[in-house]
Amino acid sequence: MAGLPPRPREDPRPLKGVLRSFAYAWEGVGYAWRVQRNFRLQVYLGLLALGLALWLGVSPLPVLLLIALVLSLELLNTALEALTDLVSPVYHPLAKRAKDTAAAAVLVASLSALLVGLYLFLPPLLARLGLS
Ligand SMILES: Nc1ncnc2c1ncn2[C@@H]1O[C@H](COP(=O)(O)OP(=O)(O)OP(=O)(O)O)[C@@H](O)[C@H]1O
Repeated sequence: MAGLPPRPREDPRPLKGVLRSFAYAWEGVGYAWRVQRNFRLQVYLGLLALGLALWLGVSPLPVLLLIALVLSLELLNTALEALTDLVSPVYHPLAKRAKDTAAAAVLVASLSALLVGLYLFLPPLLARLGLS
């Protein structure tokens, strides 16, 4: 199709193809950062949670996994929003279902991350503040 950028998988030089794939994926991260306020907020909250884990001596591993889960779902939600806008620029009930359900995936992951965060951080935080 005319106008398509070079396809990484069709590059005869494997390393060049892989690097091009990474570059496209990074463009996707940049796009989400620019257009999605929620994505930026989730990155800031993730960094805050990591800092808190280090300060409280909690293992950063579950925190990193939860950050990856929430950010990955937000990226998929952003992709689905763009695709929905392409397919259905005007109101359609199925477009609404698609967008609302993709957003629900982020909500479920974010609430789970919040609950796990409370479970991990609350006891050492209260101890650190001398409240337990
Ligand atoms: N083409 C459409 N047809 C029907 N409903 C739509 C359409 N586009 C958006 N909506 C409705 O508006 C809501 C917000 O859509 P929008 O594209 O503005 O997402 P957003 O506010 O950027 O979402 P998020 O908070 O996940 O970034 C959707 O969840 C959906 O309910």
